[in-house]
Amino acid sequence: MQTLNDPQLLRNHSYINGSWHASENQLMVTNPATGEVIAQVSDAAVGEVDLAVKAAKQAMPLWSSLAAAERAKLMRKWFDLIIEHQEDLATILTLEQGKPLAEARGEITYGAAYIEWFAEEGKRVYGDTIPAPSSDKRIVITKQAVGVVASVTPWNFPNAMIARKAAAALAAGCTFIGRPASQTPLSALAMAELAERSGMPPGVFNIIVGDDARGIGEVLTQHPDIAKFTFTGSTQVGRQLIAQCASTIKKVSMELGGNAPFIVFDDADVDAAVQGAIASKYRNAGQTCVCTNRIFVQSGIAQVFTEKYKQAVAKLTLGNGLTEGVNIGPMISPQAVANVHELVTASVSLGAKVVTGGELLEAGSHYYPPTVLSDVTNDMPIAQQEIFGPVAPIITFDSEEQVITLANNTEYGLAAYFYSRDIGRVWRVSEKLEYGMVGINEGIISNAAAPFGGVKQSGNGREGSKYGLDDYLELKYLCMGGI
Ligand SMILES: NC(=O)C1=CN([C@@H]2O[C@H](COP(=O)(O)OP(=O)(O)OC[C@H]3O[C@@H](n4cnc5c(N)ncnc54)[C@H](OP(=O)(O)O)[C@@H]3O)[C@@H](O)[C@H]2O)C=CC1
Ligand SMILES: O=C(O)[C@H](O)CS(=O)(=O)O
Repeated sequence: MQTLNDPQLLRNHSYINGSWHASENQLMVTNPATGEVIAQVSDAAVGEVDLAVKAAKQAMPLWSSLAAAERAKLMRKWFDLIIEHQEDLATILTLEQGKPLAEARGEITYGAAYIEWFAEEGKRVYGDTIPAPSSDKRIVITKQAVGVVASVTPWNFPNAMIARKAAAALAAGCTFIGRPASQTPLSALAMAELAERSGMPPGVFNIIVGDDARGIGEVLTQHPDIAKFTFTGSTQVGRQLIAQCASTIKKVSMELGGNAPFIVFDDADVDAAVQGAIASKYRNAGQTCVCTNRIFVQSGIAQVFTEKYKQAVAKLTLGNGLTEGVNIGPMISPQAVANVHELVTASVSLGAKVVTGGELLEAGSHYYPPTVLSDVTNDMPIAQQEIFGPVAPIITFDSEEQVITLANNTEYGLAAYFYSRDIGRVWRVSEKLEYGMVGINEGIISNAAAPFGGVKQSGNGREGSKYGLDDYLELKYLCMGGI
């Protein structure tokens, strides 16, 4: 393991009720860049999940009754500790997930920004008074914490996805149980170590690590003492988890898959569009739900855009994320590489052309070269499926109406992007794109101040922004009579 300034951040047991909980079995955490085992972590059995639920339930009265300003002080301390230990947290993240260190540093800052944001938002949970229908009554609306929150998060942002959920939950007065992806538990456990150092009371923030995703998920989605379930991951798994939550009518929020169009109109600044598309496509080796998944270029500028884009891709460096200057790290697994390559070869067999990349490196490699395909059509597998890898399909189009129809022709509705300098077009296209988030002349749109989330099969609910607390609060209507 890379030398850490604070080796205490490397934890290897679940964090439950303010203590480190060893389990009988272990799971291995490997470095996707090298395949080496970097840690052995307690593998909690399904039966141990109940310990976390009990702890979170017991901590609810204390935590939810604290003044929001008191919760904010502890969250601010947690934020300060995360920023203080950013370099170690980024190193741990790159070692277990693979992204370049510069991106990992960015993820730590991004995740911490949600903690800072919601520490303040928690102090602005306003209620309402409503004029009563009769003079002998008064109507007051208050907002209270929903209760114990359970979360399941993916491997691609092992810090920020937990921070984005836990920050809103804690600020609202809820207690939190996080179950990170089994490939990347170390970042979550390091967050727990710093939560403990911040003075967070036992049971308020719990992290349960276990390889039995399905079994643990069944407890978290069906336990009567869990009021809310929040998930980030694939649409396929999200559907199943929503169904599992039905038995106890939990509040549910889902951040699921995407198929982002990136549209370049002929009135765009082509150089800006190239940079925006590079940033949006190859971030985290293309393994984010908001990565550009299809690049639509208007026919008049298709050749110049494709040439400029190819030149920009040629400047990207593939390698171990710990190596300074590397822009694209390994993918999470050889299977992920195989899945992406299958989409490429299937689309090439249907007429797509490889502009650059598109070849498998050595057998079993976690690496896939940044790839560009041209002559792609919207019905090809590479355009219809979420790539979740460093492949950019370029599709040409003629008219605005045509590209909006093509862009919307997907079950997903998370993020979309387009470049145009025509103000009328900006309004028309923004309103017609069926997506929860739209980048206009911008390829990177995620930040704590904005409501992150999708429509259609990309999920429901919003994370971040002033809207992000709503999912963790219940409205209470007080009707006072006999006035
Ligand atoms: N909208 C968004 O913000 C995001 C969406 N995604 C989407 O997720 C996909 C890729 O991420 P990936 O991690 O493979 O997605 P998965 O949906 O396979 O996994 C996400 C998380 O769910 C867990 N999980 C898997 N199956 C179950 C189950 N039956 N019950 C309970 N938990 C389960 C996984 O555990 P384990 O890994 O241990 O098996 C992991 O922690 C892509 O479609 C991507 O778009 C990813 C990140 C963000
Ligand atoms: O998991 C993801 O893909 C994230 O939601 C993308 S982002 O919020 O980091 O942009």
